[in-house]
Amino acid sequence: MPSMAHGGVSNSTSNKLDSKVLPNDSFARRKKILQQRKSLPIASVEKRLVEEVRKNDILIIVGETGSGKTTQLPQFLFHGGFCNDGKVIGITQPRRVAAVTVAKRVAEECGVELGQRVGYSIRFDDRTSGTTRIKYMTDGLLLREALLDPYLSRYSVIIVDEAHERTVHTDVLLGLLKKVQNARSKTVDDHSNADNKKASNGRLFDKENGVQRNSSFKQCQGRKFPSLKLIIMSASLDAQVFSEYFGGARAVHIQGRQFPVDILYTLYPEPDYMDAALITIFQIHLEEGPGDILVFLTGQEEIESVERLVQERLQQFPEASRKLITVPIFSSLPSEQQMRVFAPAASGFRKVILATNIAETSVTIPGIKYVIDPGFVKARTYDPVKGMESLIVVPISKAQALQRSGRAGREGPGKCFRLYPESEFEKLEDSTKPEIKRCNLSNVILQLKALGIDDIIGFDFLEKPSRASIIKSLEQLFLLGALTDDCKLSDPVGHQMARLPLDPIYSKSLIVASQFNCLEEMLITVAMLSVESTFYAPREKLEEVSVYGMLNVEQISVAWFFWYTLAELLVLQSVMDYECMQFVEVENLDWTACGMAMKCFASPDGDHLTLINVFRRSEEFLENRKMEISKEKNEKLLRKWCKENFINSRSLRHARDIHSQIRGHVEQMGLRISSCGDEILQFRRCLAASFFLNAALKQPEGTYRALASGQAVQIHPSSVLFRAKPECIIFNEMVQTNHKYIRNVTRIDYLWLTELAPQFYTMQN
Ligand SMILES: Nc1ncnc2c1ncn2[C@@H]1O[C@H](COP(=O)(O)OP(=O)(O)OP(=O)(O)O)[C@@H](O)[C@H]1O
Repeated sequence: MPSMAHGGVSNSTSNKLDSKVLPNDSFARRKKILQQRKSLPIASVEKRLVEEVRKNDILIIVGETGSGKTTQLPQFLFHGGFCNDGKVIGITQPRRVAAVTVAKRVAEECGVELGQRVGYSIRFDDRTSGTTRIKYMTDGLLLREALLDPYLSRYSVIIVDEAHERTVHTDVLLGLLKKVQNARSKTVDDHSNADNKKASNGRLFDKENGVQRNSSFKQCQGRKFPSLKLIIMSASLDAQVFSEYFGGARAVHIQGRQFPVDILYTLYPEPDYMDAALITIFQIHLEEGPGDILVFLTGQEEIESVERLVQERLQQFPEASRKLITVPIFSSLPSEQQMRVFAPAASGFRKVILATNIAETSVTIPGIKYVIDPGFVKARTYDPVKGMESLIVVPISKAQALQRSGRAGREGPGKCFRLYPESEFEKLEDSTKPEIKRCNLSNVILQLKALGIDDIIGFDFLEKPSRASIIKSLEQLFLLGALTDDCKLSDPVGHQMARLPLDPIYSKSLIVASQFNCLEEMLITVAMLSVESTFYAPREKLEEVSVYGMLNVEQISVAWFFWYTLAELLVLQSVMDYECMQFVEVENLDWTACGMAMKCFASPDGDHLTLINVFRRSEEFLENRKMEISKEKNEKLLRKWCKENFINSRSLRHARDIHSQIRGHVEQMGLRISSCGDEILQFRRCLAASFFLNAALKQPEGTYRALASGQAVQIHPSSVLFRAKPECIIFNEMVQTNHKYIRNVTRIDYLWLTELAPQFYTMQN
């Protein structure tokens, strides 16, 4: 059995995925696909559906998971003539992975090359061409398209799929599409009036029927666009809410599902859902028939932890029972690695996919017969009074449970193991609370402003976010310089910020950095801050300690001593149990190695420079080898380097991807990219100028006060400044456990705040 790589799956996993099995055009496969399509519940109502779309400008479609909505409806509409005159059918998905994989499947079903008639477009990856007529994309991408083409003039139909997820992008998109649809029907009306009056020349509408590059709706009037068909779709939708929002729009239900899914519940609540998931994986592996397993967990850390535990437990089985491989999928995993879950396991192996809710909707993962659903998800929450956003683990909704179970039973009968009693299921909320009601709205508002929609409070949201939340976000944007005194997008800063696909505070930091001559450093910082867990935390060791019953959660987080040597740990005896310390002393030389390894990247100025050090050292490492070996070998060497240095190789790789993508954006925008070299002070001043909204001041008792919100916070033990406790700091993240911790911290001078952010600090503090 291979040894486990730090922070990742064992390298041998890829050998057990059969990369040779790719879609091919063989006659038998095409025939099989055709048969599959014919047997889908939606197939029998093709004509009726096309007719409904023809008759109704807005249609709500509710149909069981796997009934064929996402893959088939666009094809029906294509054949129904909705792409005549070169028009496009757009289908939005809340997630990138769904947009990509469904597009691939539909291209295969149509027997065309991906990117021709069928394509997809997601941030930083566009597989469409002039001939694309069925286009899958993320909802966020369509919003960005509307910036360039406010009438979405290329589209004859837009299908908003998985609308039940109520992501912030879906909700804003619905409001926008309503506006676009009205505006387009108005141009048609205008056109017919004009036709009556000016039948002799009709010139008013003859020209410029193409892409309109103006962000104001009013300025588009006088152009001619055919009406836009809008379809809202999901398996678990409260059709009533959507219908009312669209003025009594018609809703149709597609009956029936292709294969049954047995739902099993536990008898009692499970105290530790990760452990319960682990037990269930092995129960299925040992007792159930062939078929792959899909397990829903809440995040990267949990996934990597379960991955390691599965590998460890497998060692206890006889050779013949070890044919189980784990494959992770979460949003910060690079796309190619995400796609590995779709490759079949090698013959005789069972695949266990460990996924976040990224695999919850729309996707079909071939081979999945069993779903394990612990019933939790990591969700955003936002406190508009304090202006703080955080991620917390919460129970899923019934709609999510339904979607999860729907990932089985797509190619044959399936089973879903819910790791909670049926009585608990009954207590779940029917649907997920809309994200727009629990997130910071700065990004959304910036985009709406860029679309020329200035009255945010008056915007026709499906469900209005709270007034306090809108006002707080407007205030933040104003303080960041994105808005003028009269709340319009500022020029050039606001417009530049809206162009960058980042949170406004990060977009602004790049603009500020170009003025401070340290954009090189800020690009790395933003990329590294965009990924979870750069350092590999030996969590299973922490778990072992807690299993021995000697640590509570508080102590575990203290024990998360990236920066402690063994000697220092012993000093911690006052906060940690003595026996536990002995355990640590004997068992955890590794931890000390980990702490020491990480110390070589540590900057006394804080975490931002520490992250830059990690990134640059990895670059240097690769640079030294570039001349010698292939890219593939370089990647392998980099993984080894990461392992030795306790770096999470997946996270680093993702950060490198993001870095090159954002670099491309700022180059396009013409921002000056230069490095401040050894002028660290310059960079710290730039951090203060960028993140002044997240500054904190030390209090006499050693804790901190966040200046913007007034909250009492503490530096997280994983920070390099955990012990140094400088007087004044900026931070990038707040995590709530027993305490409010701040992470990614750098020391600054308090006086810089009044000098560099007078718009906030002279007013408030
Ligand atoms: N990549 C794929 N490989 C194999 N079969 C697939 C694939 N994609 C779709 N299918 C088949 O097509 C069926 C319909 O999928 P589709 O995504 O259109 O359903 P849906 O009604 O949109 O489901 P959901 O509401 O879960 O998104 C699946 O149940 C499966 O049998």
